[in-house]
Amino acid sequence: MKKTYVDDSLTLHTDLYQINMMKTYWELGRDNTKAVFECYFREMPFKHGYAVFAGLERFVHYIENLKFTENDLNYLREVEEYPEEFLTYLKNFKFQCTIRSAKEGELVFANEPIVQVEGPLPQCQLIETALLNIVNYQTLIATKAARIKSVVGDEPLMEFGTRRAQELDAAIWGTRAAYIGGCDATSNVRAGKIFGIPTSGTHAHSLVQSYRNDYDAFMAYAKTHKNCVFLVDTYDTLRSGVPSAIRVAKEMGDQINFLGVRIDSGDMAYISKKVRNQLDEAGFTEAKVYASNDLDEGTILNLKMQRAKIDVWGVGTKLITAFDQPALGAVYKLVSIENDHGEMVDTIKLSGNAEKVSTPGKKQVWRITRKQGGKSEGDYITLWDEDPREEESLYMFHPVHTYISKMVSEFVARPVLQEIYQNGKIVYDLPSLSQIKADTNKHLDSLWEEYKRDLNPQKYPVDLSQKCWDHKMNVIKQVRLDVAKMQQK
Ligand SMILES: Nc1ncnc2c1ncn2[C@@H]1O[C@H](COP(=O)(O)OP(=O)(O)OP(=O)(O)O)[C@@H](O)[C@H]1O
Ligand SMILES: O=P(O)(O)OC[C@H]1O[C@H](OP(=O)(O)OP(=O)(O)O)[C@H](O)[C@@H]1O
Ligand SMILES: O=C(O)c1cccnc1
Repeated sequence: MKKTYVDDSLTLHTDLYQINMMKTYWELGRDNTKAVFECYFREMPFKHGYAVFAGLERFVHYIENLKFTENDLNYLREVEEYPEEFLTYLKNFKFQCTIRSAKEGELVFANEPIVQVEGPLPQCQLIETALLNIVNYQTLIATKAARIKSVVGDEPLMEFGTRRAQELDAAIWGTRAAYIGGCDATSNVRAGKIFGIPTSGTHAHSLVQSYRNDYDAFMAYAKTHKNCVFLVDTYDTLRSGVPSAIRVAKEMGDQINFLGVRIDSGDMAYISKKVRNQLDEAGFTEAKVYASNDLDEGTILNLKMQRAKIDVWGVGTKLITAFDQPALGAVYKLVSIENDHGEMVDTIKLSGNAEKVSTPGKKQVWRITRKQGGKSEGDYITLWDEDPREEESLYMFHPVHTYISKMVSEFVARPVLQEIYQNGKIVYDLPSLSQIKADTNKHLDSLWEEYKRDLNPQKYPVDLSQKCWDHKMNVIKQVRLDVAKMQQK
């Protein structure tokens, strides 16, 4: 067993190979070589039509605290056995990169840069692991929440997942991401405390079990709380649970706000209809039926089809763990590097699969919407020095199947990547969470319904500008020539 050290920084929350590469670059005099990396994912999560970007706030916290502490250095010296000169270099580490990113709540799509890091090569490399760790998870959960919310509609959606999440950090940041993506409230009190997310909750089966009958448990709760939602399925929902809830509500009268009952098992379509009837017949027409039990967008849609009488949805496990797709798969690729003459040279990763060939060069993503109506036309990726706002009309074509094309005029082009850090200094005011949530909704309004449906949505266009496409083809040609030359040697 190795010696252990105090966990006082996130700087070593990186893969060992990043530090090994840093050492190579430092030792061979490339510590100031300029590089540009871009982060993107290749396929839409859950086959959804859009993804909701989240993770920037935590990434900013990480960058703000990025330095090698004495404990970090001691560990690297004593356990990983790095030489003293390299440790001195790390000790003097000062973050200098420029970071551009989509804002949280922005809609993002496959194969477009969502974060771009430009700066000294070893620094870009160090932060890759944490960046991907944060963005992969939070964007996935925000998207899953958006997917569930798209089925739930205007009814309240409560996030109940903390107990089933992959540990504490996933619960807390997952809750925040779920709120950005579409949840209206959370059961996690700490998330309420630190993020200001509205909290909401009922009670557990254990309360009923501890009193050993529904009536006594509900009465006890009612005597100690103004707002009451009773969990009615511990013993027998229709024969005991709901009748006891009604009895307590009648006996307590104005002393409580009888908000409703929660069901958590059984055939929820059938039971919810019976529960609704019982509540209505007792005169509690305003009381709501809450439902939980392994719900997700599929079961919710199905319950709605069955005309289940459910007003409030509680979703835990399947949301917070992104049950049906546990990874977004975002990657971080080098797109440009400074050569020995101080010029930037764009780089590419080739693949037999045309969709997987990376796009070289530092880029911007432009969200193209119609001037009239504000609806989206697609995303248009340009090389950094292009500005589509100067164009009268845009020729937009599919980057692989180029015959699929359209001319767009009367458009607005909005840059998706925003400057967050400039040469290591933050230049961005983190927006409030309510602002981020409002942004998500605003962005969703600009997306055509065809991209928003849950099942088999239309593929949102993510196109390359002609210049960007030509450049990619030239780089591919050049790489092939270089490989051929190497073979002749
Ligand atoms: N009418 C319905 N149509 C489709 N799915 C439903 C319906 N009612 C419930 N479900 C879903 O079916 C699954 C049933 O889960 P499960 O087999 O655990 O049954 P249960 O009644 O909850 O049993 P338990 O009492 O052990 O919790 C849940 O995911 C639930 O959301
Ligand atoms: O089903 P999920 O979507 O994951 O939602 C969270 C679940 O957590 C609770 O169950 P649990 O059995 O943990 O506690 P309980 O005894 O209060 O029901 C709650 O009753 C939900 O069923
Ligand atoms: O408040 C609830 O009803 C709740 C909270 C966490 C998990 N399941 C349910």
